Amino acid sequence: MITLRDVSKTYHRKKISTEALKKINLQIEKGDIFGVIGYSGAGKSTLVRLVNYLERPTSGEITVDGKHLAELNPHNLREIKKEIGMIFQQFNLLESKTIFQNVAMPLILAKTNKQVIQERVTELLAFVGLADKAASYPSELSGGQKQRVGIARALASKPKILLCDEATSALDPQTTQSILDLLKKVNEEYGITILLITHEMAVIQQICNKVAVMEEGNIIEKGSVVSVFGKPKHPTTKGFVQTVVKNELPFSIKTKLKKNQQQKLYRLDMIGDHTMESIFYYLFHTFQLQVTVVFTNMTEIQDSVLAVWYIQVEGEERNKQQAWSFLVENQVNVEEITI
Ligand SMILES: Nc1ncnc2c1ncn2[C@@H]1O[C@H](COP(=O)(O)OP(=O)(O)OP(=O)(O)O)[C@@H](O)[C@H]1O
Repeated sequence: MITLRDVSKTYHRKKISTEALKKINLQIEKGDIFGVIGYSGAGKSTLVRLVNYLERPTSGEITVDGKHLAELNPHNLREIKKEIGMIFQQFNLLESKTIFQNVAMPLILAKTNKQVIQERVTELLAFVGLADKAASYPSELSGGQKQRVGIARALASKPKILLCDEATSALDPQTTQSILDLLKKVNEEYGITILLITHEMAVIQQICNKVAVMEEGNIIEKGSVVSVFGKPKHPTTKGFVQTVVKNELPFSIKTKLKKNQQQKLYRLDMIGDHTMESIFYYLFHTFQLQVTVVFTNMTEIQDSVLAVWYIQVEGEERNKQQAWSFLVENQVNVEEITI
């Protein structure tokens, strides 16, 4: 649905050049909720502005719905832009217009028939749960309600893609959750592909199926949310993942273990539906190993569970080696940990 090939963007200001994007390659498929995460200055907003063609790349190629943006004439560019809706951190509503008029604005600008506008806006306000706010003004709404209006307005011209630029960053956690639920509904019920940028991994965890991590204009890691959360490779990705997946050994437990270091410590990592009981059953009955669980954590990502166990094991060394091979064969990663 959206493809970026070797896309670079360099800004020149007062003899200073900033390489905001450096040969970015990205493929966003139809139906994805694709999250781009990175710290401030990583290049996320630049990426979104290029996809929306508010700015042009310095080099490289962007295609949206199979069309090369650089090759489109102004008319076709306007047409493709209608396929892209956008919502913003600060909502960008017109304060002097009612909620109905705000949502209707893209349709009024496109000179849509009044009856069609009436029906479409009424349907959208009901969809975002604001049917009773049509005559209100933005100043009478909460942040979460304003973002709902932003979403309804973005959907007015029936886009195929929705770009979300830090759409929940100004909202409290509970409101964030309700807006993310609404975005998921937009994706599922209207089949709209979503490209979302954020600096919060919890947002990616809750609704995205794919993620790209950006740093200093580069994409340093990308993949399915489950694989990136389960096996982050780059230190920056690990830092982001640790904000939601609490799989590191807590400090207090480390301190206790340091004082009593007779036994080796092992970390077991797994993604999926293994249950603790079955694994410990095998370790005990098949390999005659006595297991003490020191710490465990489970995190739900989409429909999967990431699980980590820190264990100490008593038994024959030979049996341990056989047990670890058995676990690895069953997609359980085993690592000896030094504290
Ligand atoms: N119009 C511009 N002129 C000059 N430099 C710019 C411009 N827009 C962005 N930059 C620079 O490009 C780099 C990437 O900025 P960008 O806004 O894309 O990052 P970001 O990841 O979205 O960060 P934030 O979350 O803080 O917005 C930064 O160094 C920024 O200063």
